[in-house]
Amino acid sequence: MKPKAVIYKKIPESVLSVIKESCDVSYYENLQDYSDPEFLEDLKDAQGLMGSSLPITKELLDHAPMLKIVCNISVGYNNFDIEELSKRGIMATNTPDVLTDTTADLLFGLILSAARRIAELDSFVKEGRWNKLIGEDCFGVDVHHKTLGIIGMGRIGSAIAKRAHLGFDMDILYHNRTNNEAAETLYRAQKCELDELLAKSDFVCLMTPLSAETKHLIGLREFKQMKKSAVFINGSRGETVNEDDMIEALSSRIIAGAGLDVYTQEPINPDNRLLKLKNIVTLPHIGSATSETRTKMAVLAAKNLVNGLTGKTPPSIINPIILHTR
Ligand SMILES: NC(=O)C1=CN([C@@H]2O[C@H](COP(=O)(O)OP(=O)(O)OC[C@H]3O[C@@H](n4cnc5c(N)ncnc54)[C@H](OP(=O)(O)O)[C@@H]3O)[C@@H](O)[C@H]2O)C=CC1
Ligand SMILES: O=CC(=O)O
Repeated sequence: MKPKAVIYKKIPESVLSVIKESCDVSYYENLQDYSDPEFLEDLKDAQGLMGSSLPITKELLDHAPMLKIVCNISVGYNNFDIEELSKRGIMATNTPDVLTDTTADLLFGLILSAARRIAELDSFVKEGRWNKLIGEDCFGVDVHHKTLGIIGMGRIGSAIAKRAHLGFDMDILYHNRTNNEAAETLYRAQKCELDELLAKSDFVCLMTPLSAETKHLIGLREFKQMKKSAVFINGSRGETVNEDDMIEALSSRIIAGAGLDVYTQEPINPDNRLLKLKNIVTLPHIGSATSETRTKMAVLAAKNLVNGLTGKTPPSIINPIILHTR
């Protein structure tokens, strides 16, 4: 008998077919309500679970006593209770690397858009407000030859540094807990304490995972340390920033602007005060959202799932200790 897998996110047909060769699949293309009784019933004999965003909590795991593996179709896995998964001997996997360049492209797009006011001035033209030669009211600030501070110089942070150094002649500062020697050699990135990075950077880009340590890493104290002209970019998770403090920093011009792909609540409430601010560029969490990359992520997640359910090692396991204890 094939193992049963529950998939709760839309994936390409071709990837679904590959999974079906090894597993019996219950497929929810667009699961909105995780307390859906049919979904919870399905979990009872599921051995594999694959999708994204769903908080994998102790309560959810109690509905899935047969589970062997949970596969996130994303690199960030702050939605997983890893300790609980490991305690129960359940493998957890994510999708690193395949989305790195795509996400870095988007983050660089946010930097450019915030600095050169691309989104705002697109509306200016489309709304018929361009009725004389442009003046200072349409000026932005340069990106090239400025200083970019990257908090979280990992895979994506390094790919942003590559674009900044090779394409835009920027100076790179970074803050990590450990050294990133490759970034230091390849992009002349200099490691520094968070306070120094904040004080010296023209653009501050946050790219750490969300963890107990990084929750509200950036708040009013940190915004006050940034230059008045600084542009803050968040591509990590909304909760790495204190959103109320960010609204205050932007509305009282403690910093000049921001480019955001992630928010404390997603989708963001349309009444959120952030959306009333003129000096921000907002995107709906689309870092990895290209057809090519989303397909690669689904392929990798499927490989994790099938390997995990057929006794092979999943290529991107987060809690490898499980492999030795099962
Ligand atoms: N907006 C979007 O659509 C996307 C968002 N993401 C987000 O980006 C995150 C990063 O992805 P990726 O680059 O692949 O991950 P990596 O693990 O490669 O990089 C994370 C970096 O953060 C650093 N870091 C971790 N904790 C801290 C801390 N407490 N203080 C300072 N630095 C820290 C790590 O270095 P060290 O361990 O030395 O501290 C590491 O360099 C994901 O977890 C996800 O949340 C990812 C993809 C798309
Ligand atoms: O936010 C996306 C991810 O892959 O993590």
